[in-house]
Amino acid sequence: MNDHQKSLILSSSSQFPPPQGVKLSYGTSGFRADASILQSTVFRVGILAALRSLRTQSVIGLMITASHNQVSDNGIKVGDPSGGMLTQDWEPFADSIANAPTPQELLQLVEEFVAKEGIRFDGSRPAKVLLGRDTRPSGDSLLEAAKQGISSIVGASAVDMGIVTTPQLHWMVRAKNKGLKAAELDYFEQLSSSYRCLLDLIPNGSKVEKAENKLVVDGANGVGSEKLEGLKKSLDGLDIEIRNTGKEGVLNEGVGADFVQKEKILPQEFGPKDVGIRCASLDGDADRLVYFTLPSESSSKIDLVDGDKILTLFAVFIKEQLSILTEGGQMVEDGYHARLGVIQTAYANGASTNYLRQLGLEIALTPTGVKYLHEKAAEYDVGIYFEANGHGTILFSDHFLSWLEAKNNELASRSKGSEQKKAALRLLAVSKLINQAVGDALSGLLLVEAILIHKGWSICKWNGLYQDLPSRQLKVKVIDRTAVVTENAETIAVKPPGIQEAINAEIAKYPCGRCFIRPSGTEDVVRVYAEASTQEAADSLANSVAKIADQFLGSRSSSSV
Ligand SMILES: CC(=O)N[C@H]1[C@@H](OP(=O)(O)O)O[C@H](CO)[C@@H](O)[C@@H]1O
Ligand SMILES: [Mg+2]
Repeated sequence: MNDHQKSLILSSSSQFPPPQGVKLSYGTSGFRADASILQSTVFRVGILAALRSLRTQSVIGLMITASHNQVSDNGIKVGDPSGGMLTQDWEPFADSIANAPTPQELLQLVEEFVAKEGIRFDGSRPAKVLLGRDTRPSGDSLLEAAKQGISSIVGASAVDMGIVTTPQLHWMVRAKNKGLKAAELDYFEQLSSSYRCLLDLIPNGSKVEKAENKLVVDGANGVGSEKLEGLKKSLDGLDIEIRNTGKEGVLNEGVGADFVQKEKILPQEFGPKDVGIRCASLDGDADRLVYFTLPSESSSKIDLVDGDKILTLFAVFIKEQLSILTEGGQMVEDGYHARLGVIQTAYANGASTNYLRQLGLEIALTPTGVKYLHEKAAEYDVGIYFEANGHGTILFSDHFLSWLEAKNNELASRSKGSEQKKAALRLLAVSKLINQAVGDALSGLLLVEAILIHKGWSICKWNGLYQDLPSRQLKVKVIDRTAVVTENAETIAVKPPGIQEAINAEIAKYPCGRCFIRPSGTEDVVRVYAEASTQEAADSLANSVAKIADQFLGSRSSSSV
């Protein structure tokens, strides 16, 4: 680093003093806090993004969003060249620069890190960062802070992609680095053409009538509703009504995927008139998707169709297509067997895991957080991952896609291959429709819709694939949540000593009981999750384990999620 570069960092960072007395952490999904204290953090993450671009010699993404949090919060996360999350190796650097108290200390940390990573400032390929933000009012000024951070690195450029969904920005970064067209219209075009392709491949046209037509979407008063409008324009015949578009209501307030999944009641603007209608909710930055339906006019309690059910629907469809392609699972001539895996976390409802196991699927469990699920899914030819809260996608390996293309060409020359050819074309269309960078509510929604039409299923038929086990989540405010250390994908607490034995003794009292605790990565709480054969039993198990957490960790109070 030359003197000019050093003085540029010193002078620009002096305009962004860090907040006093706050310790920020990159967390499960980037930095998140009240927007009023984030200027300095966003500025510094701008520097990090430019350095990451130099290190990888690729385009990097920066998204300003706090997802499903309240509107006064905001946050920032980095998208790596593949379109995925920032590599975990760089998170400690993100933490240390966010908390450096002075420009001098910040510069020192940057210099040390640049030396350690061997980052070169020779100007051969200057840094390039794509910026996106959600609809929060604080987004504009934080965007300016990010731009200042990026331009503190000599030669670096920031490209403002405007207000976009988080998955759109990740998609754009991925497309840019692959040398593909990466504008918003290209995103819409890829999603709509692959959706149409799936509909064209529906085996029996008459089935289309069997699924109810109308879909009503709760846009969480966020960016997803505007983008879904954009997508609708390129899709004739998709009957979608969008509510909670943000023109009146408040972002995430009584609306959106997080609210619907946690509260299991209707969001704002939905009511008795919606009985039996297929409904979906997006979250504030449109990377989560859940479906729901209202079974009766007399209550606002919904039947939730969560991320586990979306995963199950996708798994059933993909498995079916793979089976057609490989002639009922028999070994095909070229001897290639695609490895299909489904990835869940401990929050997946036990009934979903049982159902997937009965289908003969390989199931892997990872800790909470998309960065872990995504990494695991990438180990398979086709890896389907979902968190129960509706964040997930399907990853296709390059090797599998090349094999599919070859298979497709080979089948084109054989008349008997028509069913197989359709299966190959469907899988290729899914790989283009479903976001390969990160979970995406809009592409997920189109895939759900296409599969329901393909199978002629109503939302009730889909929801009836299996019955969720009653569950309960609680938050416990303890003195130090980091005192809880877990293993086995967070299903066992190994610290503090003795706590797991106490939890096990409680679980043993309940038929079909399952329960675990873990420290949250986004809030200062320990989370308790319990499942049992009745709702009363699940509630009681969760409450008993919350008390155990209090006893072992020192309580600040507990609340239902
Ligand atoms: C139980 C739960 O829903 N946890 C959420 C929540 O993480 P915690 O580490 O549990 O706070 O936020 C994460 C980021 O959005 C999301 O990936 C995760 O699924
Ligand atoms: Mg989100």
